[in-house]
Amino acid sequence: MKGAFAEIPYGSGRKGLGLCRTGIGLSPVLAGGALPCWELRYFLAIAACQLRVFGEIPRARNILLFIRGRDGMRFTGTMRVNEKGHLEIGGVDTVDLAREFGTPLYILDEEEFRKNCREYYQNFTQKHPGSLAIYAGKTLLTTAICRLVEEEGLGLDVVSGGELYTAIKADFPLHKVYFHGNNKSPEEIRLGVEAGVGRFVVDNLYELYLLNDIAKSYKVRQPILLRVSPGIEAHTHEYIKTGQIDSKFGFPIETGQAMDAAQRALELDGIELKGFHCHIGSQIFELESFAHTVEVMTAFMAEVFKATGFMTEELDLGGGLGIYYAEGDNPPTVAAMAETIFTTLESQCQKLGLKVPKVIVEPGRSIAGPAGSTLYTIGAIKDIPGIRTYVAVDGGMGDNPRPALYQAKYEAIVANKANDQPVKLVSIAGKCCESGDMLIWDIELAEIKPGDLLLVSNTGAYNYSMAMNYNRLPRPAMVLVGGGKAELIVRRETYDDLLSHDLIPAHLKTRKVVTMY
Ligand SMILES: Cc1ncc(COP(=O)(O)O)c(C=O)c1O
Ligand SMILES: N[C@@H](CCCC[NH3+])C(=O)O
Repeated sequence: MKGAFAEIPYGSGRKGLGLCRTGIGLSPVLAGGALPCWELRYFLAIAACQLRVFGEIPRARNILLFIRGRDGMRFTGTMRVNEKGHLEIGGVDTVDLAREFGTPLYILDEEEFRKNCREYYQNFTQKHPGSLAIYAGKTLLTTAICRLVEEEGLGLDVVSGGELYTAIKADFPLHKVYFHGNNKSPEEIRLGVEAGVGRFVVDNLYELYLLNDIAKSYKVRQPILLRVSPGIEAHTHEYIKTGQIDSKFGFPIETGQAMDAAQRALELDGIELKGFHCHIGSQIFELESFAHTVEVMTAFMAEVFKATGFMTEELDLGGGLGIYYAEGDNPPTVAAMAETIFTTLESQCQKLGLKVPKVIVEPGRSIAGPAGSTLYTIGAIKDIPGIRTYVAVDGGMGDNPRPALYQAKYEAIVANKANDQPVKLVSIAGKCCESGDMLIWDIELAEIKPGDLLLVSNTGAYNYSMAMNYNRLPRPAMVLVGGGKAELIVRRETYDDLLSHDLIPAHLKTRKVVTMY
């Protein structure tokens, strides 16, 4: 063994301090949980630093993780542990769910989803009549979800013909649909105009003129918002920022292109300019980002008024409120977000001599995220001594590409042993042929064996909607749970579904004998 310290034996179950095998330095053998006394934390931090110097990175990492401690998975929504020690969601035992519907399985907690919709309805529409929360369908959309959103009084933000078609098929009130997208095709625009969507959110000049022509051909005047990019750098992952100037979305304010677009829009007779839209990014925790956005947007609205006499009727501020995924995430409430937005808006409008516009927000993650979880069956467990224990599940990046795309963090629990203490530090691997297919690095779990069930929490947002068939893995089913009942809202894909789009050209239909040369 190189270096000064032995590895900390996770899961040994022993507490206290012991001598390491090299005899150089002390090897603490506390198992699980945060360390209680600061002296020991300090001692271990120094140990970790020394190991880094000696190049023993995995061991240093283990020590640092150990100092920080883990407290298992934070429960969301209706999760609870039943008398059998199984995790229950919506009053349904997850072990029964696995038996009946198989795994991997997306589970949607109806009560939590509705509660999150209601937070927005109450803090926006009810408190500030005229304002509207529209659920961002890109987060998680199915026909059943359209029904929930409609029943809770929200509108819908769609971003493609496919999402719009889902809303049409679910009989969603189309005047409450906002049609987004930075490259809508002529067919998509026609579908939207024919359906009578409430608003088009126009992203660029090509779309502006195309929409104008199409609307005129239908003899309608299509209400629109113009998407502008306010030049705000949200503090979030690079790939989910959208409000900065160098962005594929919207007309930048700073370059004068947003003003130019507004002037052009006001001259066209196939469209009716109602106001402006912006969205600075997703998984945002700082309320100041929303306040700053309102300041930038109202300043722009005042400039537009000065230049054209157009008084903005509607201001759409996009979505973006973050959620808890793992330790360290500390999202503000919807009420605090609304308070920040309206206080800033009212004072800015007063200062700038503007009429207070109707506010629209487009929450996605903060509604669907905490309402969803994914249930897997544990298969292979591979222990690489002194390095890492890989626990493989029957899904992975195919059903949840977020860790691979954004280094997203998740928490998990052994669902059939939900009362058992975490004793072992492991990493959760998916089953795709891809080294980056890791769902969770370094998590403490209860003692596990193949066949146990692992539930990953907070997977409601951007999991099912971003799922794929890489390695020809069928996508999972989704069940809606509540009141002790589980109902299928997306059926599991079959192997035949995977083949359903394959075609064999005529010249390959008759099998030829392969000659070996
Ligand atoms: C235009 C727009 N609106 C709304 C959303 C939903 O954002 P979130 O899921 O962070 O609430 C997004 C996604 O980032 C978006 O791009
Ligand atoms: N897909 C991203 C969010 C981007 C949303 C669209 N602008 C995520 O999973 O975090």
